[in-house]
Amino acid sequence: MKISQEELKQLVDAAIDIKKHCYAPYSNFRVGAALLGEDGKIYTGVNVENCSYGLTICAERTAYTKAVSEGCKKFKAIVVSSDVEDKFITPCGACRQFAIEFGDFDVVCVKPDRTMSASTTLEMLPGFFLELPKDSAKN
Ligand SMILES: O=c1ccn([C@H]2C[C@H](O)[C@@H](CO)O2)c(=O)[nH]1
Ligand SMILES: [Zn+2]
Repeated sequence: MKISQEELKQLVDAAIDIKKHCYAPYSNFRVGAALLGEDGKIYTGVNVENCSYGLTICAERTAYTKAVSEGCKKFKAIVVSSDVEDKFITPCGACRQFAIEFGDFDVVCVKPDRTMSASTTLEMLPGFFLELPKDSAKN
């Protein structure tokens, strides 16, 4: 992992804490995310469900969208927290594709007892689709 232990601890704390804001009345499945930008800021996110179920946005994509809309498009790591105790909950396919758009960075899944499983966006989506616009480096 490229981030420090102190950064990791802050991300884990933030991902767990932000679950208090989850809006998951249909699944009752709470997910929190904490994304560390290259700018040093932590962008959090929660899953936001909808009565039209397919409109639900995952915690990870909430965090990416918050970061990008606040001017940060480069990331060091994302931590994903769920309430599931007996296995690691990893990002869904949509979130993996959303993440790889912004490059290769650490993805850490954490259980309520704070045990962790570390991977990267690249490891999580081999053979990914990516067609970046030519001037993407400027964006
Ligand atoms: O990577 C994932 C996968 C699922 N969920 C949410 C969406 C939905 O609200 C709930 C059950 O799928 O979990 C996330 O937030 N992130
Ligand atoms: Zn997802």
